[in-house]
This record gives sequence, C-alpha cells and structure tokens, in this order.
Amino acid sequence: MKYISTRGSAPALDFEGVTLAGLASDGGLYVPEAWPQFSEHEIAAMSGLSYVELAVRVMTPFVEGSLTVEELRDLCTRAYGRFSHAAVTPLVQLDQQQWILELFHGPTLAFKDVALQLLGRLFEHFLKQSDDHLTIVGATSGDTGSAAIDAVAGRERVDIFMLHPKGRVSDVQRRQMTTVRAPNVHNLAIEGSFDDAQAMVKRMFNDDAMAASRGGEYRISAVNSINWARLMAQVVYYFAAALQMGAPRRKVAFSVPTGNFGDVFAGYVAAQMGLPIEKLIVATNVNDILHRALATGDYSAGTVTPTAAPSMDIQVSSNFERLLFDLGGRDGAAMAEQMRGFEASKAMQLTNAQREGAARLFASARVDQAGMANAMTWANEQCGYVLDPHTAIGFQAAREAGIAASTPVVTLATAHPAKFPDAVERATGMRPSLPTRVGDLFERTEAFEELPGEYEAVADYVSKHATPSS
Ligand SMILES: Cc1ncc(COP(=O)(O)O)c(C=O)c1O
Ligand SMILES: N[C@@H](CCOP(=O)(O)O)C(=O)O
Repeated sequence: MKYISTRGSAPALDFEGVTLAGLASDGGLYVPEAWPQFSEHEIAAMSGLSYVELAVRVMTPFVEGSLTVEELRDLCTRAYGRFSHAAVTPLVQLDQQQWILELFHGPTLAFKDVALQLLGRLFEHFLKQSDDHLTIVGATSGDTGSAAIDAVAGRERVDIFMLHPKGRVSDVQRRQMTTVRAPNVHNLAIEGSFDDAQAMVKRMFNDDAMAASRGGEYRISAVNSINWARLMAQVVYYFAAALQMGAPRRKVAFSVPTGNFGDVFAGYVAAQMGLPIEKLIVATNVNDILHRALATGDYSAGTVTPTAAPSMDIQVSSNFERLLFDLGGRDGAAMAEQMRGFEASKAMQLTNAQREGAARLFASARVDQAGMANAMTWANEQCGYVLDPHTAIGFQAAREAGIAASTPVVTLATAHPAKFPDAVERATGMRPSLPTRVGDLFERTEAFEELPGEYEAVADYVSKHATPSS
C-alpha cells in the first residue's frame, strides 16, 4: 500500500513511512493511493469475529508491505488487551432506533485510546528496526494528550511534547496528562486556543531548523489525527458496530461528535471500503465551522468559543482536507491552492463537486448548550444512561436528523462522563465518579510548563529538551 499527500508534491510513502512522518513534507496529509474494497460477501464473513480479529481483517490492506499479519495481530492483541470491556467498543441500546457505541473503555477514558494504544506500539515496532529517535509534537483540546502520553510514556526512542490550551481543558483531562511522571513526557500549557496549538505543531514539521526531513535536528512525528495510522485504527469500530446491527444486509447511520474531523472521516473511509452507511451525521457545538461548510459551502474559521464540550472547541479541522481532496477528484495541485487560500484568509468556499459529494453521505447539525443539556437530561431520565457533553451533542444531532425509523442510528460515545463531572452534574444533578483505575488522579502531583502562545517559545523549549535524530 502506498500513500500520497493531499497537496500532491511530497513523496509517496509506505505505511511505515507515513506512520513515522505524521504530516507530509508539503504540508498535506497522507491518504491511501486507493481505498481498499471489501465485497458484501467479505463483510458478511467478518460477522462474529473478536475485536482483535476484526481489526486485523480491516487494517491488513492498509499495512501491506510494512507489517505481516502476525505482527499486526500481536500489536492489536497488546493494544486492545488494555481495554476494560471484553468487547472493546460495546454497543448500548437507548430506544427503538438510537444506539450508543461506547468508545471510552481504554486507559484514559476517551475514544483516542482505540487508535493511540496501537500507534504507541507501532512507533516502538518501527523505531526498533531503524534504531532512530522520534520527537512527537502534539496539540490537544483535552483527550488526545492523555491518550498519547499513556501510549508512549516511558518508551525508549520517543520524546513527547504535548501542547494544551491553558485553562481550556477539564481538570480531569489536565491531570490525566500532567500527573504522568516519565522523563520522555513534556506537558506545555500554551496561551490561546487548540487551533493556535495545532498551528504551531504543523509549523514545526516545516521548520528547517527543527525537522530532520528539512535538514533540522529532530525526527518529528505526530500523534494527532493528521497521522494516518490514527484514522486507520478508528475505521475498525464502524465495522464492529455496523456488523452487530446487521451489516452488510442492513444500513446504519452514525452520529459523530466532531472537532478535527478525524473520527467522522474514519466513517467515510469505512463507507469507501464497502460498509453500507446510510448517513454520517457531523455534530458540532457552537464552534460550527464544519456544520456551516457542509450546510452552505462556507468553510470560514471564527474565533473559538470555550464550551462545556471543550474537546470539540476547534475551528480549523485538519482532516476536512482529506475529504475535500477525495471529493475534488484527488487533484493535489488544486488542493494545495485551495489550502493556501484558506491559510492566508482563514476562509474558503467548497467547490460544487466537494459540496455535492459531501451531501451524498454527510448530514450535519450544530448543537448549542441547551441542546446538549437537553440530551443529557433525556438520556438520564428516560434510560438511566449518563452521557458526557460531547456524546450528548452527537446524540441530540442523531435525534434531530430525521433518519427513517427503520434505520438504526449509532452515536459514537467519545468520552466517559466522569471526565466532565461539572457539566454532567449541571445537566443531570448527579456527579459521575471516576473508574477505580484512575481513582487517585486528584492526589497525584502535577508538572507542566507554561509558555506564551508563540511558536518561537515552543520551538526553543522542544530543541532544549528533545533528543536529536541519529
Ligand atoms: C471527547 C471528544 N469527542 C469528540 C471529539 C472530536 O473528534 P474529532 O476531532 O476526531 O472530530 C474529540 C476530539 O477530538 C473528543 O476528545
Ligand atoms: N479533541 C482532540 C483535539 C485533537 O484532535 P486529534 O483527533 O486530531 O488528535 C483532543 O481531545 O485533543
């Protein structure tokens, strides 16, 4: 399997290459040269497989040439062995039509663990072969940070520098990052928003003084969903849920609380591979750039408004570029031009082909604070089920989407409610407690560095603490 950049001028790489590179050297994102396809018969044959065996079946075409099936199986067995539920991503039924796909049974209680437990092991596997050192630079609005730190803390050949927007993540989220004490973990609290942090991360990949790929000292890589391996691992749970709901004979709709467009893009990939998906509902909070883009074609970033669903407080959604590239006929030069325009003005219009292509599979909704609270209250009172604020946004969008009653709608539950106890208590009157495996979080000591929201300060910190590439 070869991967190409959405901006057309970076070299094509194999799976190992894109995993270690993170972002393409032309500033684009890597996508497979062609989508692997499964026939209806092949999808039917996946029914009843364990999560690990399903993961191996779905991901094998993407890793061909870089991992053997046995190596992939071993990595998946170890990654998903750390989940507290035997099904890894269990489904829960809330009413006749509405289902919840619980993605929060990993070590840090958010869907990020599904991909990052695997990615940490992929880094280790590939670095052992090349005997090199990796400098991971990531941005987090709360969940990627803790999941990535858990996945790489204490591992040899890797340093991780995780930027979070100071004061804009929940206390649980912050402590899950800052109480991990390992010499290779560096937490940086940055003035500004997640978008500011993400922009600094992307800039470092193109910094001649930093990135080894451009003559600098450090082999920089990504744990954010700009890294293809993140998305690949997330495709698996769409198959897992749809198979349980009767795929390939029956279509399923998914509602996805969305920020950086990674999780829902994994659903798009599943559909391209042959999984029968009725609709992908893109659910945003009031930071609604994706809803506006899908509803009107206007992709223009405003300022970020802090909300009770902080992980979705994002206005520049990295993975949207992957969708626009695919829908726009995979024209790298045209995509590079479109993104140059967006980077200069923070606004762009989707082309007709991009709008029409998106409308075939995607619907979207913007859910405000009242809608979110309403969903949390309804689920608690009617079903005795506690939703976290992000999942509540997805669930509210699912209920409003007008999907035919005969089609099941699965909302992705992206985080455990105990990560956001204040918001849950406000909506439901009950305060969810942390699962015992993270129970002493508030007794642990925190350590993090506070930096201004300036690229130079971050680059200086990284260059003083990272290990150069060999
Ligand atoms: C709990 C939670 N829900 C939803 C999202 C949005 O997912 P994505 O950025 O893949 O669209 C995030 C962050 O990414 C998150 O942490
Ligand atoms: N919501 C994320 C933001 C980063 O998104 P990613 O999926 O690209 O890593 C977070 O919680 O950090």
